[in-house]
Amino acid sequence: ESTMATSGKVCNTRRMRYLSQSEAADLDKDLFEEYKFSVDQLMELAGLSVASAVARVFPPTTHQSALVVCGPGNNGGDGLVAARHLTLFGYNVSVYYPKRTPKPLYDNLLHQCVQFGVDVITTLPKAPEIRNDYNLLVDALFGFSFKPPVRDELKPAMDILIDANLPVCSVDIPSGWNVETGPPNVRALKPALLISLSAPKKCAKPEYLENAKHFLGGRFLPPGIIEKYKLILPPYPAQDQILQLSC
Ligand SMILES: NC(=O)C1=CN([C@@H]2O[C@H](COP(=O)(O)OP(=O)(O)OC[C@H]3O[C@@H](n4cnc5c(N)ncnc54)[C@H](O)[C@@H]3O)[C@@H](O)[C@H]2O)[C@H](O)CC1
Ligand SMILES: [K+]
Repeated sequence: ESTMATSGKVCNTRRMRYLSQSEAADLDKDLFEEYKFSVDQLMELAGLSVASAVARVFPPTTHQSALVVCGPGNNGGDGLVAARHLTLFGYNVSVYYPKRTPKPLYDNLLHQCVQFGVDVITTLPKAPEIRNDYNLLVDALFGFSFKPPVRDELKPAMDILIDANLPVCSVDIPSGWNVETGPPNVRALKPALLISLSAPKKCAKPEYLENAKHFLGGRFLPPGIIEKYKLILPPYPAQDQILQLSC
């Protein structure tokens, strides 16, 4: 149970409800089907909140160069959006996006990254040398649709997040973790920061996060969804896109 202060306010996460994997998928489906949001709309807000939390915890003055590791689904799309916003916040940004989903949404996000000066890399540096090139990693590999184990084609991306010995900022789910039961017993990624999107999933309980900072982002839930899923979320401060849940 954690109680902490942010912007002079105390946020108590004791009563917070954590979603199961199927609830997270149902909630997502409702946003698109019942509420008529487009993926682009929500992804933009999700990615902006990711970049905001990264900059709050690891500002570009101390962590100039960021590598965003993007997976094939919407979690990877959030990463592509975050990469673009990170350039606007003053970072040098690279993206590693090994398995590209051929859809206009992702093509356009990647195109925008390039236009904003993001370096799209196709070969990963080795684990020891990666620390010469980057100060932090953004983990946008897998989100709430991940089913273990990691398939071979994405193992190098998973491995670098674990082996780099750089602070890792995980988008929605720490990649490789079970969405409900948390870190695997062996070779678990240990994020420095987790940004839960819209509502935290069960793997984001304080008992699994150890010393990671935990933020909530994706400030777009309609009241009907909060009611339907019986969400108990602390209020966002003022106009902020992010809310710190624990230190
Ligand atoms: N409701 C919200 O708050 C929103 C969240 N967003 C983000 O969307 C992801 C969930 O996206 P989805 O496309 O459903 O799935 P993932 O990105 O988690 O991954 C699917 C992708 O990964 C492949 N995959 C699954 N398991 C494995 C494995 N073991 N090995 C290799 N590859 C695997 C699968 O084949 C797919 O290609 C959520 O977490 C948020 O980050 C939206 O952006 C906005 C609304
Ligand atoms: K992730």
